[in-house]
Amino acid sequence: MLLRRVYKQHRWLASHVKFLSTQKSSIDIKVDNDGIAILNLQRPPVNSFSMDFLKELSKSLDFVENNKITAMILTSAFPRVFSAGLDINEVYKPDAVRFKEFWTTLQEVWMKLFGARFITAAAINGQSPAGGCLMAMSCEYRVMIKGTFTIGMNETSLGLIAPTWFMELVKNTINVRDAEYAFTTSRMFTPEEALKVRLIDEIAADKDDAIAKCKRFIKKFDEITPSARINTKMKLRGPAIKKLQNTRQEDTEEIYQLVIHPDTQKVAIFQLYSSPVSANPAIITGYDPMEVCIENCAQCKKMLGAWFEGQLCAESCIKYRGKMIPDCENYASISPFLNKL
Ligand SMILES: CC/C=C\C/C=C\C/C=C\CC/C=C/CC(=O)SCCNC(=O)CCNC(=O)[C@H](O)C(C)(C)COP(=O)(O)OP(=O)(O)OC[C@H]1O[C@@H](n2cnc3c(N)ncnc32)[C@H](O)[C@@H]1OP(=O)(O)O
Repeated sequence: MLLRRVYKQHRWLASHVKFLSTQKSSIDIKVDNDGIAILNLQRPPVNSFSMDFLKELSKSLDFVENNKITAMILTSAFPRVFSAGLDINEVYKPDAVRFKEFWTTLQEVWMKLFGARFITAAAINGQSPAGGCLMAMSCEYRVMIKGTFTIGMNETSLGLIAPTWFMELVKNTINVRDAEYAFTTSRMFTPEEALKVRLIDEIAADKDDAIAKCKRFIKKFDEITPSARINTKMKLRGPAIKKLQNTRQEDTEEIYQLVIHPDTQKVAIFQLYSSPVSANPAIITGYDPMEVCIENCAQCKKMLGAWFEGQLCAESCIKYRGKMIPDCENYASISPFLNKL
């Protein structure tokens, strides 16, 4: 066996991992008997990337790297969502300084994951739009579980243009025609469709099967000289990382300008209270009353929390085109959306 596993370190790792998981972490790390780290993403409700979550992901990747763990599998602790991508709260009415720090953190995490010296695989056990898709695509191998889940790049439906480095990654994974079609139309792929265009490598019956299939991929490297594997990966992936390193500021400025555009902001507030992957972005037509209506729904949700059905409220704004604007202090206007009376 050419690949040196890290059995000796397991006792220490086990105690260290236990320590990490007592910190109310959003990522649970377990190192199995084969020396493979399983990173279970568990940030409720949908593993969306907030600044803190990205920083935690960054630390988790450092943990894997620094402990010379040979391979890592990314998966979700939730039964229906792998990751919903960027946290819409980071995108809605962003503070310029914070947003730029957020995006810089995202770039760093991407470079760390994409350029990891250890083997990376994703067991995609649920919905995986936009940033969720990028995270999976940055791994070396992807197994998605069958079901009604989709994966894809829905950025244009949000008024966003995916960063160049993400486009390059997709273009280098599936063919250019499929990439162009998928990006421009915000196409979401079922597992079968994703397999057909090679967005994913395998389909699994369930999460355990997905992890087992990822492990089977990782096992292949038992027969490969570690330094040959690592250097080959670095030669293939290095240029894309270098390219981003040289253009980080422009990339950040470009995405910030896109995010603060009024059209993107309208979609962002709608996103907070609906299920956008299945929504038709064409209904977000930009009428001011509807925008005010949805913003009020957002405010009531913030004030009333679990008592208030934010999604129902936003849907009703869309249905009635903003003709019945809720006022959080007017009981009659919000009673249809109160659920614990
Ligand atoms: C490799 C690098 C490492 C990391 C990279 C990370 C990111 C890279 C990113 C970026 C580069 C490319 C740019 C990407 C742009 C984006 O990612 S924008 C975000 C796009 N995301 C979406 O469009 C998904 C939106 N969500 C959904 O479609 C559905 O919620 C989902 C299918 C995920 C789940 O559906 P369902 O199970 O029915 O749940 P709900 O819709 O009811 O949602 C449950 C609660 O979760 C809240 N929520 C959903 N998505 C987000 C989100 N993105 N941010 C914050 N919160 C979200 C939703 O509001 C519900 O909350 P509530 O219960 O009502 O309080």
